[in-house]
Amino acid sequence: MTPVLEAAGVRRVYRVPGTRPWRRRDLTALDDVDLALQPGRSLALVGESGAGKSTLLRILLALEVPDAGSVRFRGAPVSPERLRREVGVVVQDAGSSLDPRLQVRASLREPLECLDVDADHDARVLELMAAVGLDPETVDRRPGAFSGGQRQRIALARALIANPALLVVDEPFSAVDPATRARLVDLLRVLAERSGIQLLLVTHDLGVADRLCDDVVVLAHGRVAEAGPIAEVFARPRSAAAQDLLGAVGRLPTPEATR
Ligand SMILES: Nc1ncnc2c1ncn2[C@@H]1O[C@H](COP(=O)(O)OP(=O)(O)OP(=O)(O)O)[C@@H](O)[C@H]1O
Repeated sequence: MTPVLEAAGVRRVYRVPGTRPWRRRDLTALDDVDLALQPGRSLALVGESGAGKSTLLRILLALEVPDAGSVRFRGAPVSPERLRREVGVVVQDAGSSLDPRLQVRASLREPLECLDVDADHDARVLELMAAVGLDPETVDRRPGAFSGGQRQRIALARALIANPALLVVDEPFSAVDPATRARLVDLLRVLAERSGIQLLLVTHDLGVADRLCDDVVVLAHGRVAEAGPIAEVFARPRSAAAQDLLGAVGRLPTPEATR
């Protein structure tokens, strides 16, 4: 089966300042990275800070061009235009990046208008407010009138509103407290299951990855250290990188522990 999203041999090198301004050096952020998001499966991209997760994500989303290798979406070269309709994105701390001047209704309508989605836009906005557990009566408030967790819900609703096939979530909910995070993770899982949407999740949080994804790619120093079904990798990590990550969290939090 053709993967939904596939990276092959991706390499990215940045030119960075050295110890002296004139001593610039090359920093290999990604080297020969392969990744495949298979149809019907959700994928977590994990790795310690600096492993290359955000760089890979930017390349997967066609926001940055690799120095070598390729990215394909449903078998064809990736481009922002191709992704716009089919991919929803929740960036890190998305709740804070909502336009503070826009009422939630306008914020949620925006993707529908930009993509010219053929639907009753106001009805869809209210449907998504309810789906993410927000009171539809609050739709004419501005982001400042919501809590951090509620703003994350608005950001999630915005990413889902045009009914994407794939939801890309970068460090979701890192800015909210553990109890709110656990509720948002549950919400994301329910929404993904209900709508059949696939997730590509970038996270440090292995507990979140474990609860939301089927497969995992462990990045370390810009390379794939290990990849496979998440249950297998977490039960029997073969690479030092996966062992270190799992060791760092001790044991994965159980759903009860995070509630
Ligand atoms: N625009 C850039 N210019 C120079 N170096 C960069 C740039 N973007 C990333 N890097 C470097 O590439 C490496 C990988 O960074 P990246 O942000 O992809 O890691 P990450 O796994 O997402 O880390 P984190 O979890 O802390 O966000 C790091 O060494 C980083 O300093």
